[in-house]
Amino acid sequence: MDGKLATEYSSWQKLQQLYDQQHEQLVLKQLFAESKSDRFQQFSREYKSPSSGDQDRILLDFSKNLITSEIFKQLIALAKEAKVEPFRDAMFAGEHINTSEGRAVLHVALRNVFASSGKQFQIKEEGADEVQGVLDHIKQFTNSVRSGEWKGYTGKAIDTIVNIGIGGSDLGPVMVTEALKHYSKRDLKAHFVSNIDGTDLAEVTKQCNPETTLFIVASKTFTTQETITNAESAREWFLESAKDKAHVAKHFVALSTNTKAVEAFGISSSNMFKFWDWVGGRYSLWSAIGLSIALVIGYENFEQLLLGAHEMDIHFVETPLEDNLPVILALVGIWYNDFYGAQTQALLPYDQYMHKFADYFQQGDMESNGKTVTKAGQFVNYETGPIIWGQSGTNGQHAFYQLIHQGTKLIPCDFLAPVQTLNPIAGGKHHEILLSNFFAQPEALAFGKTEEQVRQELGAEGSKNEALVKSKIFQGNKPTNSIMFQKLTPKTLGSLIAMYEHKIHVQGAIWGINSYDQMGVELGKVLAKNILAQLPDESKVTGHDASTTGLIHYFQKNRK
Ligand SMILES: O=P(O)(O)OC[C@H]1O[C@H](O)[C@@H](O)[C@@H](O)[C@@H]1O
Repeated sequence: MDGKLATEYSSWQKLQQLYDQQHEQLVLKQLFAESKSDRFQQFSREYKSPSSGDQDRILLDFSKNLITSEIFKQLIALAKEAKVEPFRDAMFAGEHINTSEGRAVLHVALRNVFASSGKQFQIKEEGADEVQGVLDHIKQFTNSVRSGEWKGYTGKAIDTIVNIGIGGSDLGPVMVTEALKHYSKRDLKAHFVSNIDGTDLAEVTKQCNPETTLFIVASKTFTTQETITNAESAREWFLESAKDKAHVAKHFVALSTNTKAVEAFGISSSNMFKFWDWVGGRYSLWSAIGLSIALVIGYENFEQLLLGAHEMDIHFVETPLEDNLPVILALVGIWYNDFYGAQTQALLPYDQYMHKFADYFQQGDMESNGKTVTKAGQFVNYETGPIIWGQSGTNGQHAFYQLIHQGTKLIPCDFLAPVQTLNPIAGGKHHEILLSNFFAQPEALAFGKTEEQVRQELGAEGSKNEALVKSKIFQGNKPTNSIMFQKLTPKTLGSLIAMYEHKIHVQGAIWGINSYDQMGVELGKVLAKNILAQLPDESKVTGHDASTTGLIHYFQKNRK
């Protein structure tokens, strides 16, 4: 992180040599055989919440990775050489590490509100001292809506909330309200409208009663075309029934950094929940953007989510690199991404509540680290951010695991699962089956099935079919992390999210890129604006290539 390309670090070069010399001998079966049971001891770490200990603990087993202690040491040396620690401290101190936009990166300040946790970071940045005030506003508003005290324009309590937002103003609230559904107020329905496709809003309003619906317009900039258009159409839909514009105040609130635009929309500043430009969209669920989360799960649970994240922040700052969960995940990820040439990384939570976890981190990781230029302005000569994807287990097993097991691509996977389920139905049978799959899949991926085993199974007769024998071989040696947490509590979820946030931070630091801007989303937006103005009239369609012109003309000819 001092203007160097990652390939210039001597530790990187050493890792390249280790890879070149050793990767053919890095076979999990042998690595485990050589180290006996020590390998689990050697390559697993347990994190415990300082405030609730065993209740909220996370085990990271990274022993099923293609690493040795020499490689692990060298990866740690890379983190040191890339100055991961001072860069981390710079973020927590409020330095403007988002250099292209000249901003601090302080989602950690949003959860730095627990004097009793034993540690508060000293963060000096404009607005950092306003965090508690906004949380108080969220608390008071949340309590008044959930208790029924907040009334709609006909005097009825709110029973439905609709969050209108996109990207970071949608994905976090969606993921967390799903993940913490167990803790939700069941008689308060929550919908999320993100897509500009009118279908999204239309299908939601069909399920809403204007007298009892609260719209939450969530947009950091309050200029995002999709969100503002959806909010305007929602207001129109609402006014068809409410008639009087004065009623908007009871049914529309805004979450934003842009007070002027919120007021211009017709939402009074008393119904606005503020945040600051140092909160990146994809790191904003901890801010006012989390209002829908607080409404669904209650303020106390929202606070626990923040506490869990804050405690992971403390772990990230205070734990030596070799025991530091986000750092380990980041380094192991770099080993595959940059030396093995893996293109993707799968997130596979064996917890149905977490079915949106991978979707959430698609933005979290890919918008952060999908970059080609370093902060010093050089093009990288190595791979940066991985493609993130995944689905909840066991659904993924029946959809795409075939390719992970026997396809031609290397796909490092993170398996996540709770020790205890929140729904121990049928005497806990479901959870035992779920977890047996959670244990079996990484085992199968790592150790596979040999030709000898297949032949033995098929017998002499069956083994004559060579193609069949080959098709049943599992090469194995596919790397995985296994992450077990005690139970999906708000606090543990906060810790897990923060763990992956910091993993992304560490990887960005090593690659020397700015993980906190998102220039790559701009070009398409500008072009769409230009095209929108040309859509009414065929003769206006100019300045495009033949394909784009042809497509627009096709639409214009056939739209009626
Ligand atoms: O909250 P906003 O300002 O509406 O932005 C919504 C989204 O817009 C763009 O796609 C990006 O900048 C995202 O990071 C952001 O989350």
